Amino acid sequence: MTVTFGDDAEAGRADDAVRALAAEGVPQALAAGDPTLWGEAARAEAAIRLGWLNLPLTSRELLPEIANLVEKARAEGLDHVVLAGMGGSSLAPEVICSTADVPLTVLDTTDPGQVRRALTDRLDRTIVVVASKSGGTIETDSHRRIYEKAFRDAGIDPADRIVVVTDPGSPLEQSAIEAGYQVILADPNVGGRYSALSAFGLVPSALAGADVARLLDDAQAVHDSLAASEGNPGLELGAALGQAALAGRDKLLLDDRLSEINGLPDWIEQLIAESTGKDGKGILPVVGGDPNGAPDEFVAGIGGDGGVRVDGPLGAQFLIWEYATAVAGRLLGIDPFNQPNVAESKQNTAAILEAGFGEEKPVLVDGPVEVYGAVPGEPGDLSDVLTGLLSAVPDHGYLAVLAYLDRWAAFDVAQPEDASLDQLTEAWTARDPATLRALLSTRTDRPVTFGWGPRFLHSTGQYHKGGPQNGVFLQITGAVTDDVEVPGKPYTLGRLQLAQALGDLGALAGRGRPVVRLHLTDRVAGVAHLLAAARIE
Ligand SMILES: O=P(O)(O)OC[C@H]1O[C@H](O)[C@H](O)[C@@H](O)[C@@H]1O
Repeated sequence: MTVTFGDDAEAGRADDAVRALAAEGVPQALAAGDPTLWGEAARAEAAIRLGWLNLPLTSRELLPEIANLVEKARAEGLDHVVLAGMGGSSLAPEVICSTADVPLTVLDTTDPGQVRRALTDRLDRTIVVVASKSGGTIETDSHRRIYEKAFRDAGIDPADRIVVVTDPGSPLEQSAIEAGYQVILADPNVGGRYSALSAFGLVPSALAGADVARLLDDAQAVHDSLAASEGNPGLELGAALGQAALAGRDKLLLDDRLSEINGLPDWIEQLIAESTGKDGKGILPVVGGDPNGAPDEFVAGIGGDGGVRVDGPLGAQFLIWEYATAVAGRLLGIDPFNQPNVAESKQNTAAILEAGFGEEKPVLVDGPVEVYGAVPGEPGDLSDVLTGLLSAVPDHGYLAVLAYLDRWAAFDVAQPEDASLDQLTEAWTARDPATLRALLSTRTDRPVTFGWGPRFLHSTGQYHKGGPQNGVFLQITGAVTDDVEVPGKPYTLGRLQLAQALGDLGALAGRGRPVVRLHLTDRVAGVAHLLAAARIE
């Protein structure tokens, strides 16, 4: 595992920060699990949140139980692995499985179309991992209910197909035991976003076919360096991130294009945004953006060049980024283990589901796109709305696109059998809402981020509400044509998804941030129209 720097000046600044941290005894204290490193206010939380430091060793206890589970699933022909989990309970397995090139269906959405696609795929061969540390997350609870009913309707006993990963004593542990599900308990002294090497990362990944013992071996190889003042990659990375942010370079571009690890930036995004984005401070991770030399940009290359370059296998990357985040948190003077602003949107959503949706008139309708909210400027059409939002981004600010849509819908459209990869990519890109990020970022020197809702609510959502208040927000919602009931609840997935969007909108607007919602009355035509409008300056 190595951390290297783009030039001598960068290396010198990081080295100064490393020396200062070493002089304070930070690496030894952190490796020993000292909860006082982030100040008195953070002490109680830190005291029960540092178990991740030793997961490369302690998680080995889980391997026999996991091996039995995998063997049983294989023997029963269960080869479609579905993981229901939000944020830290699914982001690591997504990277692990993508990197190992083994299929895993991740459900971290309330989009009815996306859930229905999973539900109608090989139910007879499906095993579902329901992963929730707290056991109370509404999305994961909904997925569990939906799969229980689907299994029962198909004459399958859910107890044969549902495996639960949760913390000891959670309400989910209790209900799972009552339902007869296999339960694997996670280490309660590890927070969600630091849980990659715990049962949350390992159980679904092993079921999908990844080599999780290897992951622990790779992490263990760097474990010995965690107390060192020199030759400690986590300390070097944390010092670099922290000192860059303190010097105003607080937009962290994560570039993994040359890496053999697939999708690590999405995991790092949650770790850094949720850990540092609070008290008006924080580091904004930018996934998929091109560096443009803006003064507030700092590039981290995973297996490629950047202000800082991080090379090493996935298991070691997890541990080193976690350690670096804890170090950067100390430098920034924040508590890297809490998420004080995540609950607000959840409460707003619950209130909307309870009270119902009010009537709101669009300020503008442009073809299949309705526009809601206080649009900057005097827009005549959708293109003006986008231009207005871009010009509302302040110096040092950013634009966040937040799409409460089906992440995989762009891939649904049939393509000619002889289409080349280039043609396929072009066709997908033309239908993918995420293309909006790239289109808008060519029109501004400010970072443009993209998040799928409600997935991002458990990631960058904390930063948007708790970090520096310089974001401008573009929400996208879509009409639901084929909704999914949530058994035992008065809402459908479609209603929950819209309530989540409006709940977060309320939280953002309540902070005085510009936020506009685009509602696609026809999703396919709406995305095409939106991408076309983004191309017009
Ligand atoms: O695992 P759960 O308790 O269901 O939590 C899932 C996610 O929920 C919240 O949004 C937290 O902020 C995340 O850090 C966490 O990973």
